[in-house]
Amino acid sequence: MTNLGLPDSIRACLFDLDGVLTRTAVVHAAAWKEMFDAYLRGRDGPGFRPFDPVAEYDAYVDGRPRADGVRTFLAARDIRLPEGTPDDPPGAETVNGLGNRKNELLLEKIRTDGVEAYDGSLRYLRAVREAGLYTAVVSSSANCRDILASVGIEDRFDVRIDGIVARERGLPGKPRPDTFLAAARELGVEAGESAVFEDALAGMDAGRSGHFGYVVGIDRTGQADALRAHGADAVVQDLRELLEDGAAQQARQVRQKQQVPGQEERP
Ligand SMILES: O=P(O)(O)OC[C@H]1O[C@@H](O)[C@H](O)[C@@H](O)[C@@H]1O
Repeated sequence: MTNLGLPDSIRACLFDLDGVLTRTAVVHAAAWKEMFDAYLRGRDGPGFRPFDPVAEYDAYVDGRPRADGVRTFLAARDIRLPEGTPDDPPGAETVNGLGNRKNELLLEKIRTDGVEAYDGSLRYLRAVREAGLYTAVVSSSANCRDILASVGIEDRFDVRIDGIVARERGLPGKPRPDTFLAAARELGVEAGESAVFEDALAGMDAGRSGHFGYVVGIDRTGQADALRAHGADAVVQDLRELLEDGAAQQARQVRQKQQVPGQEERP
């Protein structure tokens, strides 16, 4: 293991954005809830079943491209809407219309509350770059570039595959592995030499089915078991923990090297 807490074979780190680098997963979840609840209330009346921002968000929306999130959640409730077109007015009863309304709400929330990056993630990113590994951001969000710019880290990635790039290239989104694989290919490394950093179950599935060298689950919401069940090799609450594990591991290796033959290494 390296001092980054990763297998020695890893040459590239592929980071998800929302919930991994920035505190924006909760903002997305809140915008989705507001939009879906307004839609369901209009459709089913005051007795409507509200969108569950934890269970339904994690299972059907988190990590997926915007339109896939709309479609997957509605399908789980046995609702089918026409696709519409990308310029449908926000709130129109189409997949695109509901997605556009959610985006309007998301941008309003971001304008009001701003965006913050996780300190531990910034430290980890710095350490990765100092160690000479490649970095990529791989996000389903079409707002990825603006969010990175708003926290001043858009230049810290060798490659960016986001919702806009994926649409331009016709890449299917998470849980399919294609966006992560495209990032690895662009960096000139094998999937097996790349580590995926994800907080969403759909992202874990992408990491597993793409056969990446290491998949780190970041548990911001108490879903460590689910992250493991979806293929995480390691689960941390903050990326700072990987630096601490890496440092401890290296100290152990140094002690082992200095050990007098025959003496036992203490745990
Ligand atoms: O609507 P956007 O900004 O293009 O983002 C798409 C998706 O991006 C993912 O990163 C988020 O986990 C989802 O909640 C979000 O819906």
